[in-house]
Amino acid sequence: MPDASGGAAFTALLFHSFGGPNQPADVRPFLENVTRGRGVPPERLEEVVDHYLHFGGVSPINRLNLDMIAALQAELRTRGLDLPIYFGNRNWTPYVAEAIAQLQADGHRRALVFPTSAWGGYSGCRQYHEDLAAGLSEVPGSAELVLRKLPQYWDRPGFVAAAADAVRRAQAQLGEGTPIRLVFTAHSIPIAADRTAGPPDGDGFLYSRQVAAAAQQVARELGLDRFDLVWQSRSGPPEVPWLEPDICDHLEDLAEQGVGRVVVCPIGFISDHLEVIWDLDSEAREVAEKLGMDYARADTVGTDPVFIAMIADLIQEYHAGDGDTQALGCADNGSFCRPGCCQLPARPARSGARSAG
Ligand SMILES: CC1=C(CCC(=O)O)c2cc3nc(cc4[nH]c(cc5[nH]c(cc1n2)c(C)c5CCC(=O)O)c(CCC(=O)O)c4C)C(CCC(=O)O)=C3C
Ligand SMILES: [Fe+2]
Repeated sequence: MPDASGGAAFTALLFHSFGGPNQPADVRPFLENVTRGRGVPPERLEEVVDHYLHFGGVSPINRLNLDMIAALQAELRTRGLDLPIYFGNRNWTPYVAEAIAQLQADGHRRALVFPTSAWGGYSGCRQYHEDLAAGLSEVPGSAELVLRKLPQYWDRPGFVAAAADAVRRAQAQLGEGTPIRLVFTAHSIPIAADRTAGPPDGDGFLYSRQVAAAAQQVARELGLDRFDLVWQSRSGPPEVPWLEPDICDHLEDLAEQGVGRVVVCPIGFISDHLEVIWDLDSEAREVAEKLGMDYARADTVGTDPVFIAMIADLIQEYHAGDGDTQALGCADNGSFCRPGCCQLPARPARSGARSAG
């Protein structure tokens, strides 16, 4: 029922993700989209090109998102929720503007938006809002649309339970033996970006605090009081501080401390995209092998029915037009959930870089 706080029911869902290349020719233009204006050093970019080419120039992210969409569509149907799902990405086709144009052409005026990032912060949240606003601006006549982004969901019990279950399966792979150290990882970001993450009147560091709290909740569910939190996939120039320690450095430290068995849980990602399979299944696994450690990587939550049910619950909370629109991350049409939220900090000039002037 329409009301001042929420409005009418939503009739479609936009599944909003990062995007990734589907073939070798996509790799460079995709990376240009991701890094435009972001100060990623060219030598880092060349390394990442090689990571993608190592996997045939195809990221699994698009296929895995389509699997999640199919599972979610089925779950919504069993709940009697008839919301067709549209797929749109920030950095590669199908772009979010294509999805918006399509849902509009199909007669939808109000759609919920599910982002594949669970987190706050510039990269995890605000950039998705900005991408929605940019997508809307490309679609003629879209001023009549309401696209409501669902809130951050890192603390939802279904996410935590699915991640805990994945850790249990990874522990089982290693079998009985000496104690296993549980190591959580998430995408590193510049510390300056973490500092500005969250509402401007808050304490900052929203992203790293959310990741730490999610890790804590998963560990608690597993009955573990000891776990580590580390970071992966750093891409900035070396002189710019990013969240540390890096997963590979941390494995070295653990080996020195006598830890012989680790389970790595990529809590920072909801599906196995390229940075998970390269950084964790190739690089970190190799480091662990070299150190003589037993190593298992927990699955991402992906199509785990418990996680899919969590997404469906979130949609159900919001689909009639109610739901907490003040929740962090929730906003319409690419506006921000708080004014000045999760600002992108000014990038320090790269020392040794040629001056632009
Ligand atoms: C917080 C965060 C998430 C989690 C939230 C979310 O899920 O959105 C995430 C996810 C992802 N990041 C991804 C890929 C990349 N991220 C890059 C670069 C960067 N990520 C950053 C942060 C994050 N990234 C940052 C601060 C940069 C530096 C440039 C900048 O300041 O923006 C680069 C450039 C090259 C490089 O340097 O690695 C690539 C290729 C893929 C898709 C992989 C695939 O194709 O399967 C996914 C899901
Ligand atoms: Fe990234």
